[in-house]
Amino acid sequence: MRALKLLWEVSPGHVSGVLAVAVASSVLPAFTVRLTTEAVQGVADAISGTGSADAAFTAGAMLAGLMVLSHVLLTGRNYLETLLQLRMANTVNERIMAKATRLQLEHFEDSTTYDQLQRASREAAFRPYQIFAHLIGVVSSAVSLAAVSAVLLSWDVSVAAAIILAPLPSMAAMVFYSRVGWKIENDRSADRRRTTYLQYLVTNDRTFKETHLFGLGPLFLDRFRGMIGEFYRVDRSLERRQALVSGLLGLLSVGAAVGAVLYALRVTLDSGQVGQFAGYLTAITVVQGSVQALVAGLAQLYEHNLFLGNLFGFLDIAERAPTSGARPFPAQLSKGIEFRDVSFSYPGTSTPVISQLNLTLPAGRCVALVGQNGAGKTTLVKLLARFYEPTSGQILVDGIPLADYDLDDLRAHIGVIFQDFVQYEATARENIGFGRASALDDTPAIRAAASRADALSFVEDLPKGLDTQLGRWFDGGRQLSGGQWQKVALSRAFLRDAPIMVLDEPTAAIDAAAEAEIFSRLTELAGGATTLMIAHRFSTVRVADHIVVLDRGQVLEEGSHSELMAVEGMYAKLFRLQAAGYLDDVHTT
Ligand SMILES: Nc1ncnc2c1ncn2[C@@H]1O[C@H](COP(=O)(O)OP(=O)(O)OP(=O)(O)O)[C@@H](O)[C@H]1O
Repeated sequence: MRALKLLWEVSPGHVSGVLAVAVASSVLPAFTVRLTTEAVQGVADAISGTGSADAAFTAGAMLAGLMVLSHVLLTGRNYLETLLQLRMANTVNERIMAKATRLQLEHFEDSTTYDQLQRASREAAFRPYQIFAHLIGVVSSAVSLAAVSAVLLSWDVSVAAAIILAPLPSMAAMVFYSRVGWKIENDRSADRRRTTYLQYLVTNDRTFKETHLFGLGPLFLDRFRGMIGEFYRVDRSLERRQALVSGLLGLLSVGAAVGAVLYALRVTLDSGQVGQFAGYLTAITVVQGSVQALVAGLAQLYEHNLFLGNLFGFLDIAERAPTSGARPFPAQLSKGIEFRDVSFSYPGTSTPVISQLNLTLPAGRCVALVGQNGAGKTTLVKLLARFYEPTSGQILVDGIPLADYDLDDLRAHIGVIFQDFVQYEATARENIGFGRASALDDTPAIRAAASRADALSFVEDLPKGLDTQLGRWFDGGRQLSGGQWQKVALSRAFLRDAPIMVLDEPTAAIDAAAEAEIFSRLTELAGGATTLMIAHRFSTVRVADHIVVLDRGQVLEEGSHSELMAVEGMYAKLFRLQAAGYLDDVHTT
């Protein structure tokens, strides 16, 4: 029902058109039986001299008319069906994408979602339409059956019953195997994703260098072959069993039809009514065909329904959007951000990644967060953007809990560059403008943001300037260097002009001169924003007003660079370690 509702929503006009044509075509076979009977009997009467040839010609002409009509209806139906199918596939894909945009980060950090997505998108685009098509098939077969079996029933009830009931065992087998096939496909969704991932690894520029240098192509290809080979073996065994069982059971309906023909032969020899014999033969063929189509259609409907369950399963994933407050987010912070006793464990895990953390980011200042890999730095950013909620404790902005602010407004007021920032295969203008989509056409603002991140000069040197396509995936694209991409991402963050800036390893790929230039002017560049900067390079960290050392989700020490050096703790140790590396270099050159 849900699939049909979806189909109706997509295009009521096309659905009604297809239905009307289908109903019209399904009553035609009954006329064919009737006219065939009349035509053959007319011919027999004309030959034996008991009637005129006119009756035969009239019936023949009407049969010809029926054929033309049936052809016209079929063409019209194909046309309408194709359009409906296209619209349906578009709608389903669009709904899957729309749903994905409403899911939370935690969904995409969980493999179950990927399995559901894989199951939904693999079959979903064509299944709803197939449900409709098979439903029409089932209805029109049922109508044809009802109309034509009246002829058979009036003739002999037991023969009609045998023809109608004989295909049922093979239908039961089809339903059974549909379910087995569906279960096999669902159970392998993780493996299917693995094959897609292996394909991805060998088919794009981002993985090319490493996979080729490490000679991984043959290994991945072997794994891919192994997996699809295994899929094939399992599918073949299923198809074999299915063909054997339904083939054997199908013999029952062949037997019933043969019996009916022999019976009709016997009866006609006694009655001498040749026309009736022709009518019976047509009726037997139509009834047998309709029953088989009905049975196969019902089994298919069952299978489509199972697969559609996957689509609806995905569309029904609880979205768990964090509750949004009503308070507008301040354009400029007056007090700052405070993490108060914040603890957090990722969903499905019990180990706290953040433990009773207390941390203040004063308004308009730049706080640097340092700490070993896995200390919880990026996790703090995810909490600040409300991608996750703290397990306990609170995050306050200007003294007000984060959850009280309007969620979209909160996110609109955070300018961010993530460690794994996105390289959009789009123009330079879009790459920067996506930071504030409303400013996509605001060239002066985009240029200003690019200039703040030291990206303007190389962007201007591109063949079409800001309108040059970046990356190599689309026509005319220009590839940037790693550091240039990072500068573009930094421009995107600057374009936002947000009261909170989050810079997670913002200059990891940027050359030393540009980095020094950016950081010497960071306060000016951040435009008075409250800035949280995550960095491993201490040259970067030094410029911060306040430095916080995070260790296993807790603040280990904090203060200014000189204060932290004075306490001779972890910061001082790490700083000296890095500095010594640089000094060694100085001595050797
Ligand atoms: N989605 C997740 N589910 C479960 N655990 C996670 C998830 N994301 C991160 N973690 C774990 O949380 C801990 C903190 O990770 P986080 O990314 O915050 O570290 P980080 O300090 O930013 O590290 P790095 O310096 O390497 O970027 C790590 O132990 C990591 O394995």
